[in-house]
Amino acid sequence: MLGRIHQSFVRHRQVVDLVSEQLSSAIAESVDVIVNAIQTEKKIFVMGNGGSAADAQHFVAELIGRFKVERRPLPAISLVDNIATLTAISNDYGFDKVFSRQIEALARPGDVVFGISTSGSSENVLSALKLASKKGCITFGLLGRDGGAIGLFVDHPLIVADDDTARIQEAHITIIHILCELIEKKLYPSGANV
Ligand SMILES: O=C(CO)[C@@H](O)[C@H](O)[C@H](O)[C@H](O)COP(=O)(O)O
Ligand SMILES: [Zn+2]
Repeated sequence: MLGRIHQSFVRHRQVVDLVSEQLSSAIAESVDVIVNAIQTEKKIFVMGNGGSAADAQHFVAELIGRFKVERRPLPAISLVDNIATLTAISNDYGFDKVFSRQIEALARPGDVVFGISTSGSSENVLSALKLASKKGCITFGLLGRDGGAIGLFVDHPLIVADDDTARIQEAHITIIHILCELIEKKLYPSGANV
């Protein structure tokens, strides 16, 4: 049992180290794109399934609430929250449309649309990103494994190149926190720390 616990921590560190080596420049570039969108009055939409739905909520909570700096709320929308909307779309149009129909209703050109998927192949995330792109949005994929179909499609793929879903998710939340910290710092360089 202790060996297994130790092994999980070792693997966690390996994956986080890999992300730090492989994705730091892409994360920095992502911050610039997201900050530019916010400065030009655009919105950030976030979606994912299961643990990644929780990550989407977490990301949006940091942006609308605050991360480390006292500042105005930032314009982010989670597409995983409204249970009436989620069940109505899934029941009437199919689960594959659960995010794309919300994108159809809400997204505008220049908005940022973030899909989170450890496999990179969740159909509902992929089809929403495809529609977002068609509508002139900027698309991001926070992904795992080889990035899957979503990795091939999005403008900005952030791929945690590991095969273990749990370890990928742990890296994803680390990336989300780094993005939040840097977005805040860039928008509010002299903001009051809390
Ligand atoms: O949190 C976990 C596993 O750690 C699960 O809930 C997991 O997120 C679900 O199986 C998702 O449906 C997986 O979707 P995806 O990451 O491949 O897009
Ligand atoms: Zn999980």
